[in-house]
Parts: sequence; C-alpha cells; structure tokens
Amino acid sequence: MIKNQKSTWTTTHLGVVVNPTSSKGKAKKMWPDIHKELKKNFKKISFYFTERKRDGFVKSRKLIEEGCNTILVISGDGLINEVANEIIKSQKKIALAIIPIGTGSDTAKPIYQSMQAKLKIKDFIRIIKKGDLQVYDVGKAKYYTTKAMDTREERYFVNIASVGITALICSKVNKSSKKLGAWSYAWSCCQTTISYSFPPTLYTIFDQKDFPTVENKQKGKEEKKKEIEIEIKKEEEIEEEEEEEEEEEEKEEEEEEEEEEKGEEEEVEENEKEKEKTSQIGSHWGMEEKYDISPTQKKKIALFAMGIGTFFGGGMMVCPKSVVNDGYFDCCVAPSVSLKETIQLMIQMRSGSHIKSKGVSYTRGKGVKLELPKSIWKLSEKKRKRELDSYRIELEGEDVGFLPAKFEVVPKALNIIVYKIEN
Ligand SMILES: Nc1ncnc2c1ncn2[C@@H]1O[C@H](COP(=O)(O)OP(=O)(O)OP(=O)(O)O)[C@@H](O)[C@H]1O
Repeated sequence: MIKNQKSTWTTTHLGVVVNPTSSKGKAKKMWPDIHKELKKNFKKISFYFTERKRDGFVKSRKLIEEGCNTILVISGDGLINEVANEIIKSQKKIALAIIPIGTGSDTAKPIYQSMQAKLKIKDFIRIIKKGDLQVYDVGKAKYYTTKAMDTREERYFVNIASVGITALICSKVNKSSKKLGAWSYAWSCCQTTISYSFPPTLYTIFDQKDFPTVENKQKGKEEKKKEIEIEIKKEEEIEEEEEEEEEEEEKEEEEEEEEEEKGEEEEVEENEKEKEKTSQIGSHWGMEEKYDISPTQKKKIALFAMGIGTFFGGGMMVCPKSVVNDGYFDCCVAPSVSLKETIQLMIQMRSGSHIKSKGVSYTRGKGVKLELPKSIWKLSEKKRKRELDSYRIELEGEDVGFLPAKFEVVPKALNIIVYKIEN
C-alpha cells in the first residue's frame, strides 16, 4: 500500500543501468528498443551495462558523479537494491525509476499494481517522463558477510529483508542458473522445505506497534507479557534438552576419535572467544538507547520477514499490510511447523492470508535485532558453519550474510517514480 505523498519530478539528465543477464537476457534483448524510445523523450542520457555481480554499485556511482538526477534500472530486484543503495548514500535528491525485467521483480509490483494491462515500453517511458514521485522509507541492515564472522556490512533495502527458510531458498536460487524462471523459486522452495532444520532464533522488536485487531485489543498488556514469559521458559527448556543431546553427541564423537578430541577442545575454546567478541558487538547495537524494547523472544522459526514493501519470492505477499512510508517495518514471524503446514503457509502467502494462521505473528516495529542461540558456540566449527546456513539473511532476494544482525527503518529516504492512475 502507498500513502499519498507525491510530487512531480522533471528528469534533466537520465542515467540508465541495465543488467544484461537479468531474466535470462531479456533486458539485453529489449535494450535497443528501450534506448530508441528514451532518446525520443529525454535530451541527456548516460547508460551502462553491468558486467558482474555488485557492479550496480559501481555503475550507479558513476552516473551520480556524472550528474544524473534520475536513475532508471532495467533489471530485477537485485540491481534495484544496488542502485538504491548508492542513491541513498549520495544524500542527493535523485529519483529512482524502474523498468522491471527480473525473474521475481517483487520490488516493482506495488509500484505498478494498479495497472490492469501488461505494460509496454512506451508506457514505462511515459510514466518516467510524467515523474510522479513517491517518497519511500528504506530499511538499513547490518550483518556478518561470512560464516567466520570476521567481516560486517551495512546495506539498505527498499522492499523486504528476511531470515530463515526464505534466505536459504534465495541462496539456492541465486546459485542455480534460474533457467526455470519463476519456477526456480518453486523448485528451490520444495528442496529447502524438505531439508530445513528450523533453528531457534532470538528476536527483539523495537518500538513495536501491534495492528488493532480484536484479539490484540482484548489482550491486556500484562496478559501478553505473561504469555511471552511462559513461552520463553518453554523455549529455554527445549534448548536445555537440545543442548544435552548435542553434548551427548559430541561426547560420543570424542570417544570414537581421540585425534579429533584435542582439536575439538581447542575449537570450543576458540568459539567461546568468538562468542564473547560477537556478543560484545551485539550488546553495542545502539538500538536499546534509541527505542522502546519489547521482550526478546526465542523461537524455532520458519521465517522472520521485515517489510517496507509487500512481496517477495516471486509474488508472495509476505507483508500484506505494509505501508511504504509509515516509518515502520511490518514484521511477519512464521513458526516452525510440519512440512505439510509449511507448504500450506507458503500457499497462503500468495494471497497474504497467512497472517491469520495459527502461530503466525504479524506486527510492526521501527527496528529488529536477530541473534543466534548460545548453543551454536558449543558446536564444532564444521557443525556451526553448517548450522549457520539456517541463519542466512536475504535482502531483495540477494543472499547477503548471516546473523547476528540488526535492522532499522530509515524514514523517507528514497524517491521512486511511480505509476499514477490518470484522472
Ligand atoms: N553482467 C552480470 N553478470 C552476472 N551477474 C550480474 C550482472 N549484472 C548484474 N548481476 C547480478 O545479478 C544478480 C541478479 O540480478 P537481478 O536481481 O537484477 O535480476 P534477476 O535475478 O533476474 O531478478 P529478480 O531478483 O527480480 O529475480 C544481482 O546480484 C546482480 O548484482
């Protein structure tokens, strides 16, 4: 959903970034026709083709330096994210325009949702020239880029960030050739759902604001707090049991392989040191001082999604109530359930009806902190790295890193040229 906050924008110098590999080369094929139309409508145009992954950052920086006041992305969600990051970082008023030619193209869906017919190149160019500008909030994510947790990165997102099964699916889709187009998601979805381990995750929502549902109104604040406390206790009991099991497993392994024993002990010591390092960083996220904190919850989750926008995974309405400039993330937390229920949940996501399902929590917040359970540090490095696959983060469909991580809303940070129904 988009709340009306529009102004009109005149493009004086148009910059264009094209991903020639997007949607199996569709953007490259369409470029000569698009370029011809652009030349008819804009006096000054600069354009670049991206040559490799992350090249969108470099090419959009060049366009900003050349003085473009609108940058048009001809591609899918991944390149939109790269260009949006450079526009935000430049702190200049530069409009983002999109011709969505991606496998998923989820970011652009709400922008063009009110259009009934399939858009033609001429339609997109007319929209860009008309320049109806919509101000958007963006999310700012900070996370580890490696499983070794030696490097961190900060990156903005315009649409959705998620952790859990979806992030693992994204990593698999992006490693695949995407030959199957939209079916790539479905195929990786099936493979991942069958093997996913639903690890316990700690999450804290800052400045939480629940949606005014009948259920939420009836529950007093105290009652809710009690519920959470009970839940945390239950989860702690589960984790204690799991820890015991893991310890037993480790012991067995140690007995079997005396050689490995020494190495493992050293590793655990190393892990403890790393844990200290990581949790120290975790305690200095700088969120606690800034916002009201809701109690940290520990749950085995299938998914935690934060949305400025609505869609992910090639058309799934994971955050159906999101408003792009209300200053909040919509936060959707789906619990760990059976394989059958997980598939049902994914089907419901196509219409957004999953938010009414039992166990799904749907709320809003200005910030989110997601952390690893302590038990992960008791695992050997090999096992821990394997387990970290379930703690991946995806932004705009790009598999970018791992927990622990923090996410904050940056209000009204980006201007996008959108479609507007003509009166
Ligand atoms: N020339 C290139 N060669 C290889 N990868 C590229 C190239 N240009 C861009 N990329 C990378 O391709 C990835 C996917 O791009 P993009 O998201 O735009 O297309 P898509 O995957 O078809 O669409 P969607 O994300 O909507 O499914 C991005 O990570 C981007 O950095």
